[in-house]
Amino acid sequence: MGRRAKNKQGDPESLQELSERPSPKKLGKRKAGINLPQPAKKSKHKDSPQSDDSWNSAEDDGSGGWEGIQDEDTLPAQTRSLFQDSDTSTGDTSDADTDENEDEDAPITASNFAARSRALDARTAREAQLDAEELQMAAQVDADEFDGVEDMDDDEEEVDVPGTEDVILPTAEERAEEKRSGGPEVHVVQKRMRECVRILKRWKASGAKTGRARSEFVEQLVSDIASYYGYNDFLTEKLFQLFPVAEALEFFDANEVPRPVTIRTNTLRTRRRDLAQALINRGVNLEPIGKWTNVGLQVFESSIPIGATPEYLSGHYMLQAASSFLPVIALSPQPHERVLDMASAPGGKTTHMAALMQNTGIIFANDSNKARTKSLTANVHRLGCKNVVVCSYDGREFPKVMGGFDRVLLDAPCSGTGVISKDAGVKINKTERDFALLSHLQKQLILCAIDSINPASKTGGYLVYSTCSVSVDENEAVVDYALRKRPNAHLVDAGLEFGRPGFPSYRGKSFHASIKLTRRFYPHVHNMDGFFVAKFKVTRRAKQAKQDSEEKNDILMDDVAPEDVQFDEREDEEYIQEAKRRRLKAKGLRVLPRNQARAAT
Ligand SMILES: C[S@@+](CC[C@H](N)C(=O)[O-])C[C@H]1O[C@@H](n2cnc3c(N)ncnc32)[C@H](O)[C@@H]1O
Repeated sequence: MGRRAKNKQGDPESLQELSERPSPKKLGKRKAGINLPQPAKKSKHKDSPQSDDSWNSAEDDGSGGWEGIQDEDTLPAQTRSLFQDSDTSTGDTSDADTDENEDEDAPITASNFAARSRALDARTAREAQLDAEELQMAAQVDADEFDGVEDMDDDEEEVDVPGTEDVILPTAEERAEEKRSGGPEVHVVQKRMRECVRILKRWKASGAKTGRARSEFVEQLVSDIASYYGYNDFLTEKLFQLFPVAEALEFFDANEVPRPVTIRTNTLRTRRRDLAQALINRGVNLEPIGKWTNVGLQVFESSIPIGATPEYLSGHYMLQAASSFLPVIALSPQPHERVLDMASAPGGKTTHMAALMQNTGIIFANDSNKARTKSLTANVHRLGCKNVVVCSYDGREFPKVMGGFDRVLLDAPCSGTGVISKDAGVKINKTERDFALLSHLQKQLILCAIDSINPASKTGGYLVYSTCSVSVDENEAVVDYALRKRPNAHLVDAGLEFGRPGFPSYRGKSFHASIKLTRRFYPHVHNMDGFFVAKFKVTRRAKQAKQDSEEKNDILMDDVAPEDVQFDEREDEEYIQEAKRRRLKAKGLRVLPRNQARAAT
């Protein structure tokens, strides 16, 4: 929990909650019983992907959506209404009134589910509104100061900053003393953070009136964020710098709230509507995630553990964060292709790819961590993926191990700054050195990933690079490095409907102009884990292309078709033997010198 400030009851409080957000704990109580995410909160950000009309979804695969999956007339009535009801978005009031009168104590059934869900949402929203008003009064905050400000740093409006004369910025010594004594009272920190934000967002207009330097307010705010949310100072500053001042607070706040529980339908075993119906029958409250995916479902409530249903055990779905769908959607592997998942355990994305490839072609699911390949293998079996080969090499050994892939996914090892709500340890255990080491490893891996692609692939030639981190050194800096080192690779549109463009420049460093084609996803904007996705198209190297065309002219050789790019079995054998040697040595066993071993075979 770090040094996070506490309120009188010892509960962590959110600054945003004070001004606008219902406490997740309260929501949890209202929606009885289980491990609950918030129902997708309507984001005030326009690029939020969670759309209320996803029930109406025409789907995104061009195959006709629900209608393409199953004739709606063959569906049970309640499932039909679940997947077609357009009133959920328009808030039809007559319906809402009826929903309110639903017997709350009656068990949830498929027939009353939709109405109960709407009633709960309506009541939650109303209570949240009341809570917010009460809290606002108690804290004597003018919440309007915080709401709806897009880029507060650039606000040029000539507005007086109320109460600037009251702002007390402690000296560096006083701050150190505060820290030593376990941090100031939570209400002191909250008030100070609010005041710093209010002043900073109008700095150009009236900062001078404070008689203090802007950097003093920034320093104080960063220090208070660190103590309030329990981050180390280094990471607080690193994350703070990614956003305008007030948005940074939204980001830190969002990391305190769990993301929605989501599942991905395994289309190798079932269809989404059939899965939804089966889970509804078991008392699960769910709905499609959004129009951008035709396999995702968001689970609001369940009377049974969602990771232990018969459907789960028989591989009808994968418990998977919505953000994890994105790299695979971007990669878009095709049936019959040869694909490498370079860092694949525990296999969420591998199994998604297997489904998109309809169990054809071949996926090499690699992970350097042998122990983690066990859960990968288990998932591959549970989900019925028959086109997957699991292997365990350091990704940097590719393409020597094997190459010539139509597509490669590099879901790189990263700092996890996008998934702090799942792993709060990141707040305190990530140092500057970690980011430097990770960035270095990612740069090595991405070059190997590019070199593993067959540039002559007739159907592909693509690499997707992704991380669950929001830091620039693990994302734009890595992509920029790859573009500079491999002129035969260039960025293409990732084909994702939402997400913010990558940073074209950051803290004085400019990146390749095409970096805007990469996509960033944030918890406070998209209500999903922080994520980064970049898609490359790999072509032949200029030198290689020249050589190829010369050879072609000389011997009139045809272009090598992707199917013709075969393994060199002898070369594979060498690698297998070498890996065996290393494993034996790691176990402390004696191995024959290489030349003797070769002679023996
Ligand atoms: C973000 S996780 C992958 C998650 C996976 N793609 C999924 O969807 O389930 C990163 C993985 O990279 C693996 N890894 C770390 N260093 C590696 C390396 N040098 N080569 C290959 N894999 C590596 C880790 O063991 C970890 O499983």
